[in-house]
Amino acid sequence: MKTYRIAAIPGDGIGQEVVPAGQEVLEALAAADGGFELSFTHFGWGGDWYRAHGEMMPADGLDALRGMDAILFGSAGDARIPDHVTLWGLRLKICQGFDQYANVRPTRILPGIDGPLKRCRPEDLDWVIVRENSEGEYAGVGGRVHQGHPIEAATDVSMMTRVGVERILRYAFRLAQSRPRRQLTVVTKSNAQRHAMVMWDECASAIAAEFPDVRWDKELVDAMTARMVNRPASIDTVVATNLHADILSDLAAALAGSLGIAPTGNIDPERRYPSMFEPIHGSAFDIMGQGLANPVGTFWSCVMLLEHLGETSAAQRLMQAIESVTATPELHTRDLGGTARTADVTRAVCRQLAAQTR
Ligand SMILES: NC(=O)C1=CN([C@@H]2O[C@H](COP(=O)(O)OP(=O)(O)OC[C@H]3O[C@@H](n4cnc5c(N)ncnc54)[C@H](O)[C@@H]3O)[C@@H](O)[C@H]2O)C=CC1
Ligand SMILES: CC(=O)C(=O)O
Ligand SMILES: [K+]
Ligand SMILES: [Mn+2]
Repeated sequence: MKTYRIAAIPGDGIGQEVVPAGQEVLEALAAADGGFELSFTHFGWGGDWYRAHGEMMPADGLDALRGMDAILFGSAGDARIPDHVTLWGLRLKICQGFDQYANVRPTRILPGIDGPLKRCRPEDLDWVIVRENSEGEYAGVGGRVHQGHPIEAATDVSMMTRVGVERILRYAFRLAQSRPRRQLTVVTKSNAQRHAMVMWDECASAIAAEFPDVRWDKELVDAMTARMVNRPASIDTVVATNLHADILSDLAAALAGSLGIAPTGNIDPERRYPSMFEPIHGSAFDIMGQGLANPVGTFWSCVMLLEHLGETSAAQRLMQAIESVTATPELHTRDLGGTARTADVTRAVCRQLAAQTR
């Protein structure tokens, strides 16, 4: 029987609550399925590791992950350590180290969820946002001089390479092509940013020619926020820069009901390295340690993990179990207006998985 090696990296904050929940659900699924086994390795990296060792993960930590089939991640972010230290020391170290250049963020209004848009029916909002995940505004290029002096200067240089832009556009066109509506919106800001964003637009036109069966359009990022709210049904697949898609995807999650529901995959499409799956949210300092975190974003990320491994039917079964649980208002956590706790939702999904096979 096939055994998949999964690295579990809960990280910080509610990551330490939702990743164990995700592992529990995946183990229940593997037990119910019987067709594959999962072998988890736990990595206690993050803020506590930083306090003990002076770094978020070991310098050679990527070597320990290299042989894994996939990574299940929680969050990097500790209230007592600067956010840029935690993010760069853990999540971005893995994303960049493994060149996981495609960040894929599906959004739907799941059954039973009451979205905040009064004119948006569930069938109107079914999007996948593809975020460039290796360069752009988060390339890490820049510097800071004369700190604390009046002449202090600082830059974060957005770096776009043709290779980086073309590969993410091609990935997004291919993904759009695989979806029923075969429709892609390319988001930029090529009116105000007149160099790299213009290159994006030019690359998009060129790559579109490779996908004659995909309908595509362009939208400036500011207008895109309004379109997401006012005309959600006009959107299907979206591709945008690292920063733009980071912001648009939190908006998308909120429009679909909660940040706690939304999943993501940090994908290496060429499969040179393990890909990493995580909820899109962060450490949620305001609710951490209280058992209030919604684990659905992590469970949905587990669905993406299974799809990536090629376990399509197991992925479908898990998604069905998640949807039957979201359809039950008593099983909504506080972010959805309910009173259920992380453990209640986890138990319900596990029960549902066990019931499916009977
Ligand atoms: N991928 C990662 O590792 C990410 C890390 N972060 C880090 O997390 C820390 C906190 O960041 P914030 O900007 O506050 O974003 P956040 O996503 O942690 O929280 C924003 C709001 O959403 C709520 N929320 C998030 N996930 C939830 C869930 N599963 N269930 C219920 N409510 C949920 C929180 O309670 C909070 O009110 C920072 O250190 C940040 O850098 C933030 C986003 C992603
Ligand atoms: C860091 C962050 O906000 C994200 O990965 O979405
Ligand atoms: K996360
Ligand atoms: Mn984000």
